[in-house]
Amino acid sequence: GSSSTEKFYRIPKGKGPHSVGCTDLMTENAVEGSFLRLYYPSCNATDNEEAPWIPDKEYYQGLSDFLNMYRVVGERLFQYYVGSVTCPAKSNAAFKLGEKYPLLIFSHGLGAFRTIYSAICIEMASQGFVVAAVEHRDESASATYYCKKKSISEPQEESTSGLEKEWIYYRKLKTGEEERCLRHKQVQQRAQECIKALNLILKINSGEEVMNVLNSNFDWNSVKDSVDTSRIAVMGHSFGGATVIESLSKEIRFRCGIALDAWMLPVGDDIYQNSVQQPLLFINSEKFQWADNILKMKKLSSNDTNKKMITIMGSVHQSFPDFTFVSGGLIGRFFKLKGEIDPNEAIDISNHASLAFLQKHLSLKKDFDQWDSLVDGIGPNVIPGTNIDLPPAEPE
Ligand SMILES: CCN(CC)CCN(C[C@]12C[C@](c3ccc(C(F)(F)F)cc3)(C1)C2)C(=O)Cn1c(SCc2ccc(F)cc2)nc(=O)c2c1C=CC2
Repeated sequence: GSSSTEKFYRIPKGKGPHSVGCTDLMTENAVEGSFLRLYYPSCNATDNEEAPWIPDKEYYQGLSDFLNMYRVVGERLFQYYVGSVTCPAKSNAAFKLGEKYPLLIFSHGLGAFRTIYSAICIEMASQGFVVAAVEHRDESASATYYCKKKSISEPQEESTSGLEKEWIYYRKLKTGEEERCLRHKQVQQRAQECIKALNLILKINSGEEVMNVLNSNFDWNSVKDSVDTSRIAVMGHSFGGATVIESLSKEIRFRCGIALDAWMLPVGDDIYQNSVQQPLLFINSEKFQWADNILKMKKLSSNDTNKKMITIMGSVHQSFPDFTFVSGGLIGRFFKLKGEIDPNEAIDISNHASLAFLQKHLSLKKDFDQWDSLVDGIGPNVIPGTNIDLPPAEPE
């Protein structure tokens, strides 16, 4: 819709030199397959439509479950308020050839899914990255699906786009179930799904034919030889931050990682035995931090100059996902989707610090070093480390 409010509450466009396209890829007719949304530098495709931000109503149902709302209420509320929101990337726009782009794998948080971190993914793509935002099938997403094999016997109703979608919803913790145990199992599956996505993109880059079970008219062959296979990083929010740490410890081809408001509970104890050798940047919000969580981050970073931590003052946990942009001031503050800082300012600090860190550790030849001071916690609304007072460190 074109009502003024929607325009006012918009997901910010990429600020880099490239136009951005996006397309969805699902391999295999099974839950074990990969499912990701690819954001990429595109040719300036004026006639392509902007991509739908939340593409299926089942995501609204999943969100309602996750937020302990009644489905009938939640589905209609979401449909009414955000049903027409698009993300500022062109659906299936032609891939921009001629350059090899570094690759970013992005991992979503608990109760989220692949499309709701588009402000971050689109900015990175506009700056010259190929970004694969994976959708996890560990039952931590509000909703996700895979396409069942089309049995030739069943008459395919014309109504569906020929796809039989099998939905998997958010799995709540059972009473008496130990959260740490469930989350630790899930973070290992999540890391495997990030590594699988990495291998899938590399396979496509090498020119191998890949079968996309989603019928989109994106030409995957155009991605051939366009990924810089030596410049690969992993990024994620909250549970996705824990997934970054797990993925780095399992896959050395991830040359560095960026954890946005990492949730450290799912991270196993073995990680602290120097299992993460690669550079890692923790970007924290001011509000989503508590001693135990921070102490685990510090334990991971102990005496390692390549592990950095900054806090964005005035920001909240929801300053990283897109809801911070599409919610009005009232709802935004009520649900703590916005902090005191303007959402666009917060995401700019996060994205600029990320770009500077990636330039340094992927040896990029860009001008992202202009934001190096942010990685040291120097600049407006940012501090080095954390702002919570910690109990005195244990004597060595
Ligand atoms: C009551 C549910 N209870 C479940 C355990 C806690 C719910 N909760 C706090 C919430 C998510 C909140 C939210 C979102 C979105 C709207 C909306 F209205 F805008 F859609 C409203 C209200 C409710 C803020 C979190 O889980 C926070 N969190 C998140 S939030 C990721 C997310 C999910 C869905 C989104 F649409 C946007 C962002 N990702 C994590 O990895 C971790 C945590 C905590 C530890 C690890």
